[in-house]
This record gives sequence, structure tokens and C-alpha cells, in this order.
Amino acid sequence: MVTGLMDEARKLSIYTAYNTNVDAITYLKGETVQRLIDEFGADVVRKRMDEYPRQINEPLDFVARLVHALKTGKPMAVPLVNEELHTWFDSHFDYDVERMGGQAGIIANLLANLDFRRVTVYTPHLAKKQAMMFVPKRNLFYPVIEDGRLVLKHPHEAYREGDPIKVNRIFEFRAGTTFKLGNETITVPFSGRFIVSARFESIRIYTEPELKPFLPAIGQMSDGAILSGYQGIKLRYSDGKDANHYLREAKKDILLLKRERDVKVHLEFASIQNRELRKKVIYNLFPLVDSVGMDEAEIAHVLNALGYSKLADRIFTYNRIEDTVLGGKILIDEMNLEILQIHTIYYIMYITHADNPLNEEELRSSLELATTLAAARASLGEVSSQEDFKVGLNVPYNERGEYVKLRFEEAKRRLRTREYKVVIIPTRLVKNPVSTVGLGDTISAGAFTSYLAMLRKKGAL
Ligand SMILES: Nc1ncnc2c1ncn2[C@@H]1O[C@H](COP(=O)(O)OP(=O)(O)O)[C@@H](O)[C@H]1O
Ligand SMILES: O=P(O)(O)OC[C@H]1O[C@](O)(CO)[C@@H](O)[C@@H]1O
Ligand SMILES: [Mg+2]
Repeated sequence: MVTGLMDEARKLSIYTAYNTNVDAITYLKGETVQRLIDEFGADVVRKRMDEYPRQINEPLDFVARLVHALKTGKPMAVPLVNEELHTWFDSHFDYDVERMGGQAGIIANLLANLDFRRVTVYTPHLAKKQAMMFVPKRNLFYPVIEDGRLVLKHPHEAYREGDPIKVNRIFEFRAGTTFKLGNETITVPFSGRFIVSARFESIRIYTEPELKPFLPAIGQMSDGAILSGYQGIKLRYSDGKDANHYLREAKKDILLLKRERDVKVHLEFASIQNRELRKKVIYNLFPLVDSVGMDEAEIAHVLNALGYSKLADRIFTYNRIEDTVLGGKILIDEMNLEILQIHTIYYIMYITHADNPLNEEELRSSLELATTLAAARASLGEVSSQEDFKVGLNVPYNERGEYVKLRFEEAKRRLRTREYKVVIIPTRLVKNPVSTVGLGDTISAGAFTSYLAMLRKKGAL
């Protein structure tokens, strides 16, 4: 059934923007973490963990946030604001794997590999190295303006010498890894990734002014748009520009995309450490988009920014289904979203209003496709073809699958859900994933496009 749905989804044309980067991946071993802790001293690390730095200014900030992430097993991302630290990272870690990073880049490659009709990707900075990380597929395009006209070229033909390049450091951690923090023995509870996101002045999240007038045309030729990268906006820049400026432009972009055709827009949320910025992104952009996707740490952060700090703490600490449903209901109501998708390690959930054109079974099948796609990527490292997708079908549901369903039924009885459609599926979880970074992007791309495919079949797109 999901294979048939994938065939439908593949008929779509998708636009995706804004963020791409190079992910430099390190696979963390217990000894590596131990060495870091020993270098700074357990007490010093613990003290900095209590201070909970929101950005990385010096190596100790990194070590403290990394150890915190490992202790909770949560997917976290912390901005790196001090460019000089690259040298420190280089002296402490080997980066064997370099690959496409950033929601827009990952999703563009994925959908192109799955033979979608047309994938148009836009990223404001396209250095040669970045461009070459795009897959050599003929259905993949980058918009270029030539003689005042919109021309679609493959990213390999569209790079600009001299564009800045952004490198994020990814630390993949695995459940069961152990190390000691002083007397405390820490065992990592879940596999995941810790992202050190480069946040430097030179990288901006925006559409170049020459391209902007063509956004209505791009919207018109697309069945859906997947936008992300807003987490990369900084509150202030030295040239006087600020987050308000970039968010105003981001709002214009969405309205322009929708001008000629009410193209559905999905926003893939990513961790924003700064609460002020997080709030701005939520309040400015969520009301303009149709669909939002995020992970469990992110929904907790979002609810916190909206003032629901107790609920946020509960989700962050216990990840209970009932709390996530409650949080999801709050979010789709306050932001009037058409659909919200939350992915967690054990389950994926959709929440819509009761009048959504799709029925619960259809919504579930969209999530089934999403987890199958993620399982394929986790097994293989990359989904390079339609055939690869099928690998996901052989990955069993996680061992808590039945428990998840039970708790969900309980939650539905306890909470008022009549005005909503809430569906959940257990994840297909790969025991030894090649990597986990980008699996959430994969889930969201699979979920949103299959959702669109079903809407289209019903004449609701
Ligand atoms: N080993 C695995 N096998 C299959 N799916 C996984 C595995 N590990 C994580 N996932 C899925 O990937 C999601 C990660 O999403 P997210 O935290 O948004 O990552 P990213 O932002 O790096 O894409 C999890 O919520 C889970 O559903
Ligand atoms: O927030 P940034 O720096 O744009 O980075 C996003 C990060 O999220 C991912 O896209 C995974 O979701 C990584 O590939 C990337 O490093
Ligand atoms: Mg994510």
C-alpha cells in the first residue's frame, strides 16, 4: 500500500528552500567523550551544564551541551557563534564523512532520488563544494535569473565561486555508549545526533531580490513547498539588519509563492535555542503555512515559547503520548494549522482539525510511508533510488509499538479529541543506523508529499 502511495507522491513537483550546509559527521565513542570530560574536569563540565549555555562560544560550552544531550538521548542543536572554534574542533575530532546537510538540501536530494516529477531547490549560498553535494538527477533544478528571465538549471551548473560555505559538525551518538562524569556513570539512552550549527554573519536565510519576483511563477509550477532554515536567522547583524527584517521577507516569500496558486506550504521546524527568536519564528510564520513538522524536543521548546512551560517540561522529560497530543492540539488551534506532524523516536503523530479532507486511515498511511522512508535511510545511509525505499519495509516496528498504540487509545479517551483527527503510528526503528541526522527531514518530506498526493486524488489540492 505504501508503495502505491509513493508512486502517487512521485508525480508531484516540489519547491524547497532555504538551508543547505556541509554536515561533517563524527561517530562518538565513549572514550572520545571521556577524553573531553577529563580534559576539562568533571566538576567544571557539570557546572557549565547547570548554566546550560544556549550557544557555543568556547569549547567548554560545547562539551557541557554535548554531555547533556548524551545524558538525555535527545536530538539537540546548538549554534556555534565563534568562528575560531573550527580549529579547536579540527584538533579534537576526525571528520570522515562529509555530506549534504540542511533540511532543503537533504529533502531536495531525497525527492530527486525518488524520481519526483520536478524538485526545485533554492539556497541563497551555493558554493561549488555545496553544489556538488546535490545528486546528479535530471529532475533536480536550481532557479537562476538570466537576462531578467527565470531559468532552471541543475545545481551543478548554477554554483557561484566565492559564495560562503557553511559547515555544521554532527556528533552521532548511539544508545548504550557509556562514560563517567566524575562518580556518575552515564549510559546514553537513545541513539541520535547532536548538531553544532554554524551561525556566522556571512550566512543569511533569504531569497535574493532578483529571484523574488519569480516566486509566484515557482509557486504556480509546484504542488507543494517545503521551507526550512529559519532557525539560522540571527537576532542582529553588524550591518544593522535584524531578525525582524529577515522574517518580514520570509513572510513575503510565502505569500508570493501562494499568489498565483494556493500552493500548500510545509515548514520543517528545527531547534532554536534563543527563546526570543523561537517566538518570532513561530508567531510570524506558523500562521502563514499549512503544515508544520518537528521532533519531540522541538514541540517542547515551541510550547515553552508559547507560555506552556509545565506541559513543555513534561514532554521534554517523559515524552508521554498524552502530553504530546495535548500540545499538538494547542498548537494547531493557536496557529490555525491545517496539519501538524510530530516525529519522535517511538512514534509519529498527525493532528488536524476534524474537517480535514483525509480520513484517519489515509492519514495513517501517510505516516507509514514516512517511517518506511526513514527506516530505509537509516539502514542504507541514503535513499538513492525507488528500490531503496522498499528496504524500509523490512525494518520491524520498534519494540514499544504495541505499548504506543495502547497509550494512544488511553490518551484519546481522556482528552477531548472530537474536534480533531489525531493519528499515530509506531516507528520502524533501525537497530544500528548508518546515521540518524536528517531522518526527521526524511520523515517530514515523506509525510507531507504523501499527504499532498492523497489530497490531490480527492480533488482537494
Ligand atoms: N534508528 C532509527 N531508525 C529509524 N528511524 C529513526 C532512527 N532514529 C531516529 N529515527 C527517526 O528520526 C527522527 C529524528 O528526527 P529529528 O530529530 O528531527 O532529526 P533531524 O532533524 O536530524 O532530521 C526520530 O524522531 C525518529 O522518528
Ligand atoms: O540549523 P542549520 O544550521 O541550518 O542546520 C540544520 C541541520 O539540520 C539538519 O538539516 C538535519 O535536520 C542537518 O543536516 C543540519 O546540520
Ligand atoms: Mg529535525
